[in-house]
Amino acid sequence: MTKPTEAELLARPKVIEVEDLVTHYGERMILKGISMDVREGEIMVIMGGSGSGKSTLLRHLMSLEHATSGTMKLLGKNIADLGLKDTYALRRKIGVAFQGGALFSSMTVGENIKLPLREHTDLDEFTMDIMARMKLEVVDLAGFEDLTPSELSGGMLKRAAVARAIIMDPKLLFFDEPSAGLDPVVAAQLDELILRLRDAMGMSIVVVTHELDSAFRIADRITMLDHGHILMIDTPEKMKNCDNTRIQNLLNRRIEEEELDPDAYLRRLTGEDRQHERP
Ligand SMILES: Nc1ncnc2c1ncn2[C@@H]1O[C@H](COP(=O)(O)OP(=O)(O)OP(=O)(O)O)[C@@H](O)[C@H]1O
Repeated sequence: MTKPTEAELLARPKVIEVEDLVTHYGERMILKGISMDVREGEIMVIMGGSGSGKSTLLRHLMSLEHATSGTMKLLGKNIADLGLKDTYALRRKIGVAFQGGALFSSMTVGENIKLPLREHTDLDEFTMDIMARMKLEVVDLAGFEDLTPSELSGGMLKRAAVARAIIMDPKLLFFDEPSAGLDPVVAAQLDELILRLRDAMGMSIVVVTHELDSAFRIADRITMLDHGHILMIDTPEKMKNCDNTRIQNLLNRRIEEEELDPDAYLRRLTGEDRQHERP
């Protein structure tokens, strides 16, 4: 399956819709008025410099945190209108594959994958086993259900975590730095898997990544964050060819060199960082 054109994509319903989202950690404003959407069957990649707010935005998109202001609709539901029960019901339609994979080392791969089924369904053991095997097949780990996580390689662990994230057949899937710590070949395999989940299972997928190659391989659109603002939301091709210097710096990874932590800058101005050098 080929990537949808931009026009095709924008004709689809929105599975996530964020309007003017503002968030704080304590007094400090982190997201400064974010508006974006994710369309059905889209792979949206969130990029930006270190500390730009990518993980914070991801946690809000997963409805794990409360915003200071703004609105967010997830799968057509306005998050602010939902009670606890409806919020939990909504979260069951969401799959999450986080950085470390976070499989329990004391359980087999199969047991790990069945955990969400145990928690959220009354299915019998036999049915759960079949479902776990089906999902292991999707991630190319058929036959590995009886191994423990310590017996898997880094790439296999990530794929097992994906199997667990999709066990409930989520409509929406979130990845935080999926290829962190993987060598390029294994990272490319994981990208293939992400594309396959979208194409074969029709999932909408949101990925936070630092990896430019990966972003360009999988993204239908990229949201580029900068210091809590949205700098640009566009297709990888348009982003690559745009003449915005800041975007080009971010894409060329020059960001880390020019990035300045505001607290560190203040300490430098006041000389606080050199106080220990004084006699
Ligand atoms: N729990 C927290 N409490 C206070 N400040 C936080 C917390 N989490 C993040 N921050 C701050 O919020 C800002 C955005 O952090 P966030 O982790 O969302 O950025 P990021 O773009 O994901 O960064 P990175 O690429 O380094 O992971 C940073 O300045 C960070 O120091």
